[in-house]
Amino acid sequence: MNFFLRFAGVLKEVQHFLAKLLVILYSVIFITNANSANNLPEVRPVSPTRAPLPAPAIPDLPLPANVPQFHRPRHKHFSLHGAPTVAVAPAHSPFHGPLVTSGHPPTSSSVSKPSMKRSTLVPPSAGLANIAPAQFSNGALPAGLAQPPLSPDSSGCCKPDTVLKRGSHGCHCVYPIKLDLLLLNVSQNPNWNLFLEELASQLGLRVSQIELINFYVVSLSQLNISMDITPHTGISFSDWDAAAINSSLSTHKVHFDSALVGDYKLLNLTWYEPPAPSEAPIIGSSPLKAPAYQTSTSSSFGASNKGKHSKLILIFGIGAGLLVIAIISVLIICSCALCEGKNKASPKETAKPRTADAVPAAGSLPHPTSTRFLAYEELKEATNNFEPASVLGEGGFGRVFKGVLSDGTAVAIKRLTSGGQQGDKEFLVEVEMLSRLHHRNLVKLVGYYSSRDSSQHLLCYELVPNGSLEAWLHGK
Ligand SMILES: Nc1ncnc2c1ncn2[C@@H]1O[C@H](COP(=O)(O)OP(=O)(O)OP(=O)(O)O)[C@@H](O)[C@H]1O
Repeated sequence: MNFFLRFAGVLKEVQHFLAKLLVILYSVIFITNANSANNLPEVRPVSPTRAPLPAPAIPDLPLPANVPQFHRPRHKHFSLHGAPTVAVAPAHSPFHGPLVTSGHPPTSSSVSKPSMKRSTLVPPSAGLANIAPAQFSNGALPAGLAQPPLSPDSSGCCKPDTVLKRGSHGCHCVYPIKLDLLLLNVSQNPNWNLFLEELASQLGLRVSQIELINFYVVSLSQLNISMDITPHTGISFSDWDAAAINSSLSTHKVHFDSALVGDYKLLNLTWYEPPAPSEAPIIGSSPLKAPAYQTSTSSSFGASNKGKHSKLILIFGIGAGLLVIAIISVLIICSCALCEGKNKASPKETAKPRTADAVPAAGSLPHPTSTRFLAYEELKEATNNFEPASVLGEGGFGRVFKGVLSDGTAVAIKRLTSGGQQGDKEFLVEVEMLSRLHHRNLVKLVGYYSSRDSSQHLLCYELVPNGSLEAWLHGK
């Protein structure tokens, strides 16, 4: 019974273990899927996802004023507000115009060289009149509004998605973070160098890392500016750095001197990074024909799918391995429990001879452990070889002899007549019973002798002196 209870306990533990294993497995699958879906670091505390404004579709508007976005074109597109986004990687030279965040692919005009020629762009829809660009050309800037210092055009030596690193020698191209900000309440004659310094210092960057590549006049005091932020070291920003910049801007941790800019809105943030090592571009190589954007994207998605598959295979492999380990553990635990049960059952079996059912078929009978087993020779000696002179009386089962054991104990030895195999059994039961009974009015059993071979069964009691009660009452 105990064994089965223990076995049930083991099964319960195994069940718990398997349940935990499944939970862990599901967690791993969930986390991996989540990571592959986002591929972003944890730093996104107050993401624009919580922006109350919905993301409208803005046809042909280069820089929609109310749609902050955070793209990661080389990987899964990531939109913090969940709005449908389009990869906005410039399909041509990285010094092309501002990024387009609508559902339309970049048009030829939108990827034109940064300049005030942007006045040729299509005006925004009527629904966006509040941010409708004033369509200023270079020569039609509002009076007194200073033009931001745009970076000069590069030679176009860089591959798509990369920009020339400022201050570098030769054609040193890096993967930038492209940033579009809507500046509000811009002062009439802002010190753009100071603006860049403030922006850089609050984003933890150097001024040399930020390049203004385009601006777009929205109204007298509002400017859309596009800038490239290049990594100080390496060829691209890490997940952490990109998320930190995005977080700082989207949560308005960056504050400008009100004498320069009153406020700002993060319109778009696109983070570029190199493709997988197998398809890594050779930075600084001679200009090659830029591949079509779609091709680039689809290949990166192919790699992403491949990575996903390998992750899934890895997860299932780990799961299967854990399952096998769990099954083996269960088997080991069960076999151990069985062994333990058998070992514990053995002593019980050895104790069985105390009961009537446990009498062996041949040889000497097992001795009850509750009383002494006396040697036949000793009993024989004690009764002087069972001489008739030592007979005390005779009962229903045989004669009773008076004797003295080797240790001097006076005893009455009852010699039973043989009762066959059944008699052996009954005798042993009797011995077991008698040896356990203790009362002042009961004669104490000193020991016994039993042999199936010789069919000898003897009980040895302590001697009650002075003869029998019957003799005293009725005389001999
Ligand atoms: N421990 C003893 N000390 C002294 N005499 C004993 C003792 N046991 C038995 N006797 C004597 O042996 C006689 C026979 O005893 P035994 O127990 O064999 O038979 P019983 O009790 O008389 O009858 P039954 O066999 O039906 O039980 C008794 O009458 C008694 O005189």
